[in-house]
Amino acid sequence: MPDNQSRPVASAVPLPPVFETLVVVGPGLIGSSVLRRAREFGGLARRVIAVDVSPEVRARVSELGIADEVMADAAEAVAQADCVMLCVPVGAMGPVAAQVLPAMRPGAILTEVGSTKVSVIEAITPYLRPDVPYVPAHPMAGTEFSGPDAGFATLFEKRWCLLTPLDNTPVEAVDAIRTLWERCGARLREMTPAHHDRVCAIVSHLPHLLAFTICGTADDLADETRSEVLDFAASGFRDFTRIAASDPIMWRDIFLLNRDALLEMLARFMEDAQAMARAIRWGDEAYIVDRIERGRKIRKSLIENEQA
Ligand SMILES: NC(=O)c1ccc[n+]([C@@H]2O[C@H](COP(=O)([O-])OP(=O)(O)OC[C@H]3O[C@@H](n4cnc5c(N)ncnc54)[C@H](O)[C@@H]3O)[C@@H](O)[C@H]2O)c1
Ligand SMILES: O=C(O)C(=O)C[C@]1(C(=O)O)C=C[C@@H](O)C=C1
Repeated sequence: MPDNQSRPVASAVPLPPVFETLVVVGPGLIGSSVLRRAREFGGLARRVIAVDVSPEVRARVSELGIADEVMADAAEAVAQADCVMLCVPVGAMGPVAAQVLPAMRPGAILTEVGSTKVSVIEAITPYLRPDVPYVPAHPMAGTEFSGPDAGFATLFEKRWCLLTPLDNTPVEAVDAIRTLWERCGARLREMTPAHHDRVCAIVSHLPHLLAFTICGTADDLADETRSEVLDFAASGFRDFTRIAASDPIMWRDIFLLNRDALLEMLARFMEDAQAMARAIRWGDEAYIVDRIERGRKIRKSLIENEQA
């Protein structure tokens, strides 16, 4: 169980909700966590509607009782909303925006939680309307699990949520989305979409790439060694396997849609890995110790910032 998956404590004084009706399109890990937060803590929206293409997901969300209404037709649902949050895989953001934007009320806010920003903004932009403010956001919180059962109301507590508003995004719309995430317990930071993509390439996308790759390398080993990997993996390898268990569609989309930043960080990483290989080959103790100490320092800072 993640550290921040504790029993929720509802706020003592009920806050007036930020929105009247919030529609969450894609109530998986992230979307269902927002719905649960709205239900268990209040202050987000008076009414929450979940929309999903999958009949199984819709049935499960209904069983869980985390939305006031569960619908299949996104256009019908969003016509009732003053905020629509897209929580679908990044590759689906453009097609879903094309479906929902024409049906949205004038003045309602469109937001999304995609893990990449430049490509998602590019995919949504052709469908934008001048009377519907769009606030791109990215909660830097998650787990290796997906689907509506994986969500929990405290997922975003003390985690960063990055906002990447466009030059013409009205400040009131940014403030409303900021308040929504603050009420989910998140810390907020604004940055440009391109900066976001470079930061996330190094802190999130490259680590996943390395985890998938190391598991693949272990799996390619001779049968005998592979079984030993499974037997003795209660070691450094185990920590890679957690994130390597993440959803293939989500990560395929992220890798392809943050291609440039990810390839840049991977090239830098490979240079640094080569330098480490060289230091090991030539017995350069100082280099090896310096690199390990830098790793320890980063871990210590994460613990101090309550992000470990
Ligand atoms: N998982 C994480 O750690 C994490 C963290 C931050 C942001 N994100 C981003 O949040 C988004 C959702 O990720 P998740 O982990 O919650 O995924 P998830 O797989 O748990 O949920 C996605 C949901 O979207 C639905 N869906 C897919 N296409 C759809 C469509 N066209 N119309 C309606 N519903 C559709 C799926 O049926 C599923 O229920 C992604 O963009 C991801 O990059 C994920
Ligand atoms: O903690 C995890 O398992 C995650 O994969 C969460 C994580 C991350 O890499 O930190 C994954 C993707 C997101 O866009 C944000 C958060």
